[in-house]
Amino acid sequence: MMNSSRVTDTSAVEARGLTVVRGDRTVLRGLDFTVEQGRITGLLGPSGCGKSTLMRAVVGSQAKVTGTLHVLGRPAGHPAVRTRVGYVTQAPSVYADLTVRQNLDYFAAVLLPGRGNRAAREEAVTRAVDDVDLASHAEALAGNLSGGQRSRVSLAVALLGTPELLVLDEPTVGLDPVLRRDLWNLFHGLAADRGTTVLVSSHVMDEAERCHRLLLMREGEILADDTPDALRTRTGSATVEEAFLHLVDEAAATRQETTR
Ligand SMILES: Nc1ncnc2c1ncn2[C@@H]1O[C@H](COP(=O)(O)OP(=O)(O)OP(=O)(O)O)[C@@H](O)[C@H]1O
Repeated sequence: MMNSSRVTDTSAVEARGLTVVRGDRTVLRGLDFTVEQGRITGLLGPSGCGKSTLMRAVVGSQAKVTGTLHVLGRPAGHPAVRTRVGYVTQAPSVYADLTVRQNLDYFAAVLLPGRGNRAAREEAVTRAVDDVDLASHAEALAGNLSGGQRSRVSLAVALLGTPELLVLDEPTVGLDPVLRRDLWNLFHGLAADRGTTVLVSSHVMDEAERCHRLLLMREGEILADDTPDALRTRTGSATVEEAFLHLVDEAAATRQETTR
């Protein structure tokens, strides 16, 4: 059951004792964390540690969620926040038989229906296409695009409503280094220019260095909630990857102590 608790002004997401059960497994175990507004928070951890589950809980599409989870000041999934949150899953959700622009026109019509919104729709579509750098492919069929281009169309769909919180599940998987850099520049631009909060998952540790803050996860638990700098300093590590491994070892040692 969701309960209410104090929500700080600077947090876009606030979780206390967040627990999620999927099937007969407890996938997230009593997580406490915050995601600061207007910053890029990286959710990092190995495959299967629960990143997608956490994101699904944040956007309100996950069942069997207990504890406290506030998003933009309301319980996760509340109707009043749905249009303020953009979510891009790992599988690009675009229509293969429509062009890039037709895909965006369609979703814009859902978000901004009616004749009166025609100009706003056109503006939103043009801005979203430019944001993801697909203007030169706007008239191409989505089915004929590369995997990386299709995921950028999905991202453009999420940007249509100028979300305050953008939740991105491994958006850079399979992208070449140039596109990865361009996407990270876009995330930083969104945070700096529009004040967008970005919660982005990855299992590639070098992407951690590009985030303002990090949530390091392992086996359904948060190992650390800090800045990359603070993590490196605290663990005496040269990289976030090294810091992560240090924290994994530390957690294992603590577990051994307590079971002794
Ligand atoms: N429908 C389900 N029923 C039961 N368990 C599930 C279900 N979906 C996922 N899980 C389990 O929940 C755990 C967390 O999965 P999740 O997809 O959140 O991890 P992840 O960190 O996002 O992984 P990846 O990086 O590979 O996408 C995994 O152990 C997975 O097997």
